[in-house]
Amino acid sequence: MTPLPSVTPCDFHGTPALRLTTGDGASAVVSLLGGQLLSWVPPGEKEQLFVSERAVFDGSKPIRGGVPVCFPQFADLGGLPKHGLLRTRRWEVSDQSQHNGCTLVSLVCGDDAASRTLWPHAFRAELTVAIEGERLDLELSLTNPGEAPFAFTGALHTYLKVAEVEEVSLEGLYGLDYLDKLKDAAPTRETAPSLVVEREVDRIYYDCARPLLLRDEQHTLGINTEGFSDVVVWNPWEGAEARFPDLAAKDFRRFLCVEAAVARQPVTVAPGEEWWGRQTVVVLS
Ligand SMILES: O=P(O)(O)OC[C@H]1O[C@@H](O)[C@H](O)[C@@H](O)[C@@H]1O
Repeated sequence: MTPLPSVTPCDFHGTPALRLTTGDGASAVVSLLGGQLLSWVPPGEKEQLFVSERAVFDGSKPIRGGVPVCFPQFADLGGLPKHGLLRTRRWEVSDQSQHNGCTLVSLVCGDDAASRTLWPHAFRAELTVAIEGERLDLELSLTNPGEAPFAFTGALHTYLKVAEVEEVSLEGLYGLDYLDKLKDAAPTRETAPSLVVEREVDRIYYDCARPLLLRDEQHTLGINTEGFSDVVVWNPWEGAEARFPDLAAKDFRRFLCVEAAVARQPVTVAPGEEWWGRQTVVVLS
């Protein structure tokens, strides 16, 4: 029987979430905690997102996996908590619809007294998750309803699930300048035709305007971004469980983070203005 497209409330490891389905059998789950996509299964495919079995879902720390939304600070590029303020915040549903084979839901999160004590700005963050056939779109809009400009860095911190991280390759980064966060050094140029993960990787690739291809033995994903200037590639490698207690020992093998990011150059949003960015992931084969 053909499933009906829908957006329905559900419970994901005890956290309130929404389950999206399309008529052709795609599904996704997005958590209200963090506005975080936690599952994406295209029609006839396996789960595409990694979520750690040790992930914590009670809001005491960010959920390890899926697509955390990092704003207004990427990683430790400033004095705010790592990756900003939104990962443990409760988001609200602002829109949902199903039409022409696409199911989407939008979630919003704004400033409050707690956020303003850390970061004295009014903001409205809206994440739209849309699934259609083999395609996932994540759109992030950041509006400044306040009276002073704000500057931000951030990311859609996408944990792509892989069968074995050492056997995947990421193509499309050749020739780009990148900052290797593991070295105290100036940016360098990528000279490898594809990135293969054989050790810890934590890199910010600058000005990445082209599609990337993530290939493993079973399938190929196309990854495209708009609005986000940079791409971050992260895998914590062996021993990660000592630094990240919400990862199990072998989990580093099961994911590669390919993040749509604003990291090199903060973006300024003037009062009344909006910034917008998108990450699209498509199963190509
Ligand atoms: O443990 P967190 O806060 O989710 O961050 C995970 C990683 O996120 C990546 O985006 C950063 O480049 C890494 O430096 C960081 O360690």
